[in-house]
Amino acid sequence: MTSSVAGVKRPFVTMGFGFDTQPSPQRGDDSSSSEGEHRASQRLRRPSCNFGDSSPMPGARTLRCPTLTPVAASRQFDDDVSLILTGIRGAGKSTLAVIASTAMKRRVVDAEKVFHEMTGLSSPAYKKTHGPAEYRMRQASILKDIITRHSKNAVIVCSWTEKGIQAMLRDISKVLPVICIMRDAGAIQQHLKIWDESKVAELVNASAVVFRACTQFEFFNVSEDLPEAASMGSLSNLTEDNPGWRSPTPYLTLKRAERHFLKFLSLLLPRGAMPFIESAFPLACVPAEQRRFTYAVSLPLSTLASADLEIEDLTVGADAIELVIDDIGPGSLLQTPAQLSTQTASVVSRVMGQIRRNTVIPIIYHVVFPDGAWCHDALRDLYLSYVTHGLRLAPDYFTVDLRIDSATLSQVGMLKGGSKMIGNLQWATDGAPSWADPTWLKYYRKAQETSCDLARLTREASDIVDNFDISRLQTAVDPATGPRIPLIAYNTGQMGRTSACFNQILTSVLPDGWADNAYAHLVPQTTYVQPSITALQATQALHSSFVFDPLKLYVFGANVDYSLSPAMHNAALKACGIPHCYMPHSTNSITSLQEIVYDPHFAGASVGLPFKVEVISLTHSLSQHARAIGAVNTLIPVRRLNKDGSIPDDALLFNHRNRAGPVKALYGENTDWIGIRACIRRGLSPANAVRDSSCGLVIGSGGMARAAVYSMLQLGVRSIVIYNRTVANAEKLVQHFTALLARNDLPLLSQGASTANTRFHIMRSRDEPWPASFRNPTMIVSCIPTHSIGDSPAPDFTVPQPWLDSPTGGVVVELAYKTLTTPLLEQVRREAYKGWVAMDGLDLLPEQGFAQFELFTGRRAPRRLMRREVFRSYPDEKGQSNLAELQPRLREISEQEP
Ligand SMILES: O=C1C[C@@](O)(C(=O)O)C[C@@H](O)[C@@H]1O
Repeated sequence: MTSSVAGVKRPFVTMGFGFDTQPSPQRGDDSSSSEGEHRASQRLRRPSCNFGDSSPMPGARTLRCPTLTPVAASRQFDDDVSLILTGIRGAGKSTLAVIASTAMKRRVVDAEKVFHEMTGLSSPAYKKTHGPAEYRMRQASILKDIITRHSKNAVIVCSWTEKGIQAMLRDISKVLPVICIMRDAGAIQQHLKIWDESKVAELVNASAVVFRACTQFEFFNVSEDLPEAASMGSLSNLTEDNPGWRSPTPYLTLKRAERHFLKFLSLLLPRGAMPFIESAFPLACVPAEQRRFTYAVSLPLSTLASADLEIEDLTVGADAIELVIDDIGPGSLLQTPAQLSTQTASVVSRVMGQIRRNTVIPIIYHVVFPDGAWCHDALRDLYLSYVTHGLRLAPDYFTVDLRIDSATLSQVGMLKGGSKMIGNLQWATDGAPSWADPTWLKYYRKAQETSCDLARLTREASDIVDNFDISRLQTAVDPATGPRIPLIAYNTGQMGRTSACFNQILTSVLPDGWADNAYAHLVPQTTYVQPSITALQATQALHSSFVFDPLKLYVFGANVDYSLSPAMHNAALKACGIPHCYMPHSTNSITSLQEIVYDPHFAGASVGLPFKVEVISLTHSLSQHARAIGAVNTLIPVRRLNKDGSIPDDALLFNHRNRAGPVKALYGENTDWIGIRACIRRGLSPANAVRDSSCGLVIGSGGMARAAVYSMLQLGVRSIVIYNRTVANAEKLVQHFTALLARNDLPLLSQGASTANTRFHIMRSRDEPWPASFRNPTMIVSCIPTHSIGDSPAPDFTVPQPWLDSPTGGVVVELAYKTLTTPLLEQVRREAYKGWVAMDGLDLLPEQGFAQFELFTGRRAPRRLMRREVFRSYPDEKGQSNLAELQPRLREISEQEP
């Protein structure tokens, strides 16, 4: 089978540890297993290295390799490799296939449709007519043919459950990603219209067993709980007479599923294989282990599985979420056999799906293996089955216990694919050796040698001095041989809090507030070592111990007294425990800024109108994006230059945040385009997902219009129409981008745009008919003033009605927020019933501010909190808070940029 799959390179046989349906194979009992599989299974049965034997660790008996079921499965793929989606009916395979095919520009091949085309019958009808044997043969030959012909650039959907097909999928998973799509029983029940709940649960369970046995990945398709406003606002409720204040959310309900699934796929496929999902956020581009003082908020499975928690609110100040699988304990031995049950595996998959759907920060999958449990082979095997189940879910990071023998660790390492492996040793019992003891260095080396990407060593502090001893391990690790992997090391427990605060990489922290007793009921009393600090406390500790300094931030502009940026950024700073202060600074000339930007306490500034282009003269270096756009809205002080005098790259820039000192240079960035792109994406329904034929309209030709054109190019839009009252300025804007495209000089996050495939058109007047060779626009960004400036009155701008003729509607973004009732926004709201979505300056301000916050502080922006603050501080005409009216909007924002 494998060899019949054309054109797929780099097949590599790795090991999987079956836990579900497959009995442990005896040698030679599977006639179909390949030579590679056989050798691999032999390797797994070899006695382990005896590292554990000599170690004084708890449970230090030889942790020999368990009896593992080898399933050959590839985890390294080419960019264009086809995906196979399988799973029970109603799980959402077809919808997800369309989402993936649109985003990746691939074809969807539905096996059942092909069957129908080739035989003239549906598969059940064929079975009835020709009998089961003939039916099975036909299915198998059709699937084989599909895989042979579509091994590249396709999304293949196959729901067939015949044994032969399952065996075939298992084989195919050696070279192609085969993904099992799971869903909650309620959604399946609705789809299949079976009213007996226990029957559905049984069916879901049984199908999980079957599909897990033949796939190497698993995606839990979380059902959406629409907010009240959205669920009530069905499309039929929205009419011309009743357009609603906001646009119809039902158009957008698939948005989160879209981001969730594309994010999942991006973790399976090589970097860059998923066009337009690449993050533009500065911190997302630098892994947490390369930054200083990063935190992983620790959330136990037992809590998440039972409580309905707002994930986004729990992660304020965190760089990652650590899903702690706290299931294994002495009670696990009561189950016979001690193995991960299908139901528990499904709970893990569901919780992982819910986390990923609600956050964009990386996920660490951590299975706790309690110390005492090492005495039991069955529990150790259970531990491994939890780990390998986690790998099916493609976590960003996962931990493996370093007490496992090296051979098994290396085997797990072969399964890791794109997930980063953290070699973990948590010494939770009394009598842990001191940090100076060579044991720790040995375990660090073991992590290095077994292809771990990081090592995490923690021990319970028994004395306050333990906190200071860690430097000994750090010093010992530095000259260690082999590739230097990042080391996470600190003491746990109340007495270890100092070292937890000063650990630099991915310290496990409690969610904010959970350190108080009021939340004790949410924290399980299990064997898992609960973190003893929150991210807020850790950041405050860094400031109160003078590692960091309180600094000053600004928004500069001609008149920024009304700006909501100070309220938004100050709220975020406070929530993260950063004592900086963000202030408005209105001025008529940028020369007056010199003194401020060279103040040793300057931490950065947002730049408003009219200085976005002029301010470039103050900078020494620009980001690629700011250079391409030719405008800057963010200034960052640089305090340390490279030896050659150049500006350090992003990772180093972040590591030098939050400290006062002489400013040596200024770096300019543009985050307006990130905000505009986010608003377009948030408002664009999957029906309007960007295709080669999609068209965007930009109104205006200034710095913001350039950012708008740039964000459209980053989204893959190939046809862009410009409308500006002064045609000569529109021409200049088009010349600017045409020249960049010709020089191949656009820092596009995804490949593709060129002069050959990108077209611009300038509308010379509103009366001009829409150009015949351009589709009607589905995204419109208006970058002209909405209020009077000096003596010029606000242009009462609306678009000619035919420009809104797109049959699937679209999104209109208006950049300003001084008033939210502009003629254009009102016009678009009246068109809501046709699928038009209006985004205003209150949507844009936080979206461009998130990236700024990251640049200013080196910390992830608390996004929901910043959005809430913008709505909270927006005054209505009488200067009063408008929160009550704006609150529903906040609830509806569930989509986040990657
Ligand atoms: O254009 C704007 C608005 C802004 O200047 C403000 O007034 O808050 C802040 C800037 O970052 C942004 O680019």
